[in-house]
Amino acid sequence: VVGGDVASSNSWPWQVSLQYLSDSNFEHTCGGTLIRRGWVMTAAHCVDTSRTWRVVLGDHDIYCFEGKEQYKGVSRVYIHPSWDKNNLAAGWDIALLRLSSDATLNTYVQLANLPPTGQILPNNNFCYITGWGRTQTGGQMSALLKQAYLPTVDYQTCSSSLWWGSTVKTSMVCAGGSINSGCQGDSGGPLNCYVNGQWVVHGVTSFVSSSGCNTNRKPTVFTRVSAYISWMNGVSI
Ligand SMILES: CC(C)C[C@H](NC(=O)[C@H](CCCC[NH3+])NC(=O)C(F)(F)F)C(=O)Nc1ccc(C(C)C)cc1
Repeated sequence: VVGGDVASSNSWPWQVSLQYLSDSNFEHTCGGTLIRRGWVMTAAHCVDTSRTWRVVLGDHDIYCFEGKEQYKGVSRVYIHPSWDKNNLAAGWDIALLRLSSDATLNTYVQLANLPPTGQILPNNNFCYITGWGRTQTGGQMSALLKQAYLPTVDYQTCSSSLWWGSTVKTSMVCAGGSINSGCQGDSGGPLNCYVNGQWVVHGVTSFVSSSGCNTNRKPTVFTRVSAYISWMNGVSI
C-alpha cells in the first residue's frame, strides 16, 4: 500500500496473509479475505503456480509472532476456470482457497461481508485498501498491515482514454488514482467499502500500472466481487 497509514491491530479481521514455502521459510506473497471459516478469497494470479501455501489469520506484523495468529494449510485451490494468466485485462482474477481446517472466529479473526450479486458502487464511494504490499513503487513490503483511503472511480471514468481505457472491464472495480494505491504484495487482498453502515469487501486487488503503483489516472484495479458471488457459491458446495 502506497500512502495511507498503519492500521490499528486487527481492525480488518478478515484480512489474511497468503504465504508460500521458500527455502524452508514461509514468505508473504499476497493478501486474501476470510469469507467462511474454511474459505479464503484471493486473486487467481497469486496462486496460479504450484507451491506449498499457508494462510495466516489474525496477523498484524507479518515478521513477528504476536500470539493472535492462526496458521492454516491450504487443502485445495480453486482458480476461476476462465482465468488466463497471460490476459490480466480479461479479468477473472479470482480464486478460492479451501483451508486445511476451519478458522476460529474471535476478536482478531472475523468473516468479511460480501456484496449482493451485481451491486455496483457509485463514483467516490468511501473505501479503504489494506495489505502488507510494497509501500512505494519498487520499495519494500510493509511489516505492519497498512490501510489507505481509496475512493471508487466509476467505470465510465476508469475506462476512458486518459485512464485505463479498454484494459478495464465492467467485471472490475477501480479505486484511487492519485497519491494512494495498492502495490505488489497487496494482490488478492480486499477493497473494503463502507455501505449502509457496514464494511463490505467489494474488490480483490488485481493490478496497478506497470509504470508505477500510484500513477495518476491509473487507479488500482480490483476484481469486482459482486460479479462472482454465484461462482463462489457453486464452488463451496
Ligand atoms: C511492477 C508492477 C507494479 C507491475 C504490475 N503488477 C501488478 O499489477 C500485479 C499483478 C501482476 C500479475 C501478472 N504477474 N498486481 C499488483 O501489484 C497489485 F496491485 F495487485 F498488488 C503489472 O504487471 N501491471 C500490469 C501489467 C499488465 C497490464 C495489462 C493488462 C495492460 C496492466 C497492469
